[in-house]
Amino acid sequence: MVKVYTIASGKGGTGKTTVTANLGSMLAQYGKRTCILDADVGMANLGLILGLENLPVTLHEVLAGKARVRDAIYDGPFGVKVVPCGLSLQGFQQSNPDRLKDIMTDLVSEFDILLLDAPAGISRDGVIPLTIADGVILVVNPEISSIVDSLKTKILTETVGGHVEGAIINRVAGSGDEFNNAQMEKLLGVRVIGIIPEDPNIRRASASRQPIVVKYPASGASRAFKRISADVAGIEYVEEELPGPREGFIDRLARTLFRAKREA
Ligand SMILES: Nc1ncnc2c1ncn2[C@@H]1O[C@H](COP(=O)(O)OP(=O)(O)OP(=O)(O)O)[C@@H](O)[C@H]1O
Repeated sequence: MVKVYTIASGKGGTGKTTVTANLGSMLAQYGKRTCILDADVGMANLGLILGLENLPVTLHEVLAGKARVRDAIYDGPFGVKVVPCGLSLQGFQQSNPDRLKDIMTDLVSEFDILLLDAPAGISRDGVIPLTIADGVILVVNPEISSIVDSLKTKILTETVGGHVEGAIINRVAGSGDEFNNAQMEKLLGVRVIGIIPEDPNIRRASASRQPIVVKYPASGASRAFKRISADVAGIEYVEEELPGPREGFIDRLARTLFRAKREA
């Protein structure tokens, strides 16, 4: 049975696109037939961070009724399928967000999991993705304005008949180990699915048009994404052994000198 998740937030820039790209890639890596769709039709950038640009057919054409969704599906990392959105203002103006539900119906037989990257805010194109998902996943930053906006999005989701599955807390300072999950769950009134640390490798990976889980798999945020993806996929997560620090020139020289002294 397919599961449709909408990745949402109250205010913009909390990390929805980053979460969609990385969670989608890891779910595919864990063997789930996964498709990620850029439902942020006005400010699309899922395609941008995955190196999928200048495409002949995107969600814009599909929402305008000019193409079928099958023709807008492209290959992403680890076998995840991607339906990106175009960048033009004209494409946005011609899009009809009401068609999104029919598009999802066309995809349900082919996938185990569909992830929708929702726009920020409560405009019409923002509300539809909240209503058509089995579960909304809120991406929240650990700061008061983001928490308050997420609460508003939770209330809005429930008001329009949707269901909030849980929250991912993104951009937590340090390793995230010190973070108080229970307190955040109390504030938001939903389960905290996972915590992603602030990680400069996320920007570096985006600049090279790859998700961090592909470009820097041992980085702190990648390990968090793997844990969260296993949770969403319903499989047990086993922490991988990290390679030790590489031996530097000084270490090698010291070892050679000690050996030479011992043998002398
Ligand atoms: N854990 C993190 N550590 C460091 N930088 C991050 C992290 N998560 C996201 N970012 C950076 O924050 C910026 C916003 O992220 P992203 O585009 O995923 O947010 P968004 O919620 O999709 O934004 P919008 O609402 O504008 O669509 C990007 O530059 C991204 O690289």
